[in-house]
Amino acid sequence: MLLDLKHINWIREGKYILKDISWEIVDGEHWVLYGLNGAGKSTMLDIINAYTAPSSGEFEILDMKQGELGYSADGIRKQIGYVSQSLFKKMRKEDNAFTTVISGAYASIGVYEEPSKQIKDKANEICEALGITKDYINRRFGNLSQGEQTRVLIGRALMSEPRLLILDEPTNGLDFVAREDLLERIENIGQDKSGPTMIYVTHHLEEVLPVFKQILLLKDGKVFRSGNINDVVNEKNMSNLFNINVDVSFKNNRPILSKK
Ligand SMILES: Nc1ncnc2c1ncn2[C@@H]1O[C@H](COP(=O)(O)OP(=O)(O)OP(=O)(O)O)[C@@H](O)[C@H]1O
Repeated sequence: MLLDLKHINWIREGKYILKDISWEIVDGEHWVLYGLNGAGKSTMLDIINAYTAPSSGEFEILDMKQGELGYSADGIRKQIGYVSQSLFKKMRKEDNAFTTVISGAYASIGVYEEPSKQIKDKANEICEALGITKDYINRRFGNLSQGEQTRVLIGRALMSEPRLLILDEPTNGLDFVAREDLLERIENIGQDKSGPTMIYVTHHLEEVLPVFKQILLLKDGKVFRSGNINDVVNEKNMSNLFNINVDVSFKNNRPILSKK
C-alpha cells in the first residue's frame, strides 16, 4: 500500500476543513483528485506531503505510519516528487533548464557540486522523455515559457526516482498545444511500469488521461465519491457534486463535461 488514510479529520478555527477522509492507493494505481475551489484538495496534499498532520485519524504513507517508530516527515518527502505552482517561485531563475533538472538529484534549489556522469546521463534521459529540447535546455529557467518550466519541474521531480509523483494543476497557463503535449508526456510516465505512482490534481476533467483509472471527488472537505473513473464520473454524480445539471460524455477515453 502506498497511501492509507483512515477517517482523517483536519480541523482549523473550530471547523472541519477535511472530514472523515479515507483513501487507499496501491503502487502503480494512478489517481485524480478533483473538487471545486475550497473543497480541500490543497489541504489533502499538505497532509500527504507531511507538511501538516491530521487532527485525528490514521495516516500511513510509503510504509510509514504516523505515531509509529520510523515515521519521518523528511523521509516521506524524499520519496515524493511534488510539482505545484508554489515550486515555480522557489526555483533559481538564473539556473539553466538542465541544472534545474539536475538539482532534483540533490533535493536542493540550485546545484552545489559537480554532478557525476551518471546523474548527467539520467538528466539527459529524462529531458529527452519530457521533450526538454536542445533549444532551451541551456536557457535560464526564468526565461522559459510556462510550458517549458513545467516540464523542467517535472523532470526535476523525476530525478530522485520518487515512489509518488504529485502533479498539482500542471497545465495551468498552457495553451492547447502545450497542454496536449504535456499530457502525452504525463501519460507516458504513467505507462512506465518502473515509474512513480501519480496523483493528478486538476479543475479540468477533460485533462484526465486514460492512464488515470481512479478518481477521488472531494466536496466540502468530504469524500463525495471515489473509485474507477468510468463508474464515478457520470451525470448523476457530477450534477450532485456541482449542484448544477451537467452532461457527461467520454471522448478518446477522456471525460467531457458541459452544463445542461
Ligand atoms: N489554515 C487554515 N485555517 C482555516 N481555514 C483554512 C486553512 N487552510 C485552508 N482553509 C480553508 O479550507 C478550505 C479548503 O481549502 P483548500 O485550499 O484545501 O481547498 P482547494 O480544494 O485546494 O481549493 P482551490 O481549488 O481553490 O485551490 C477553504 O475554505 C480554506 O479557506
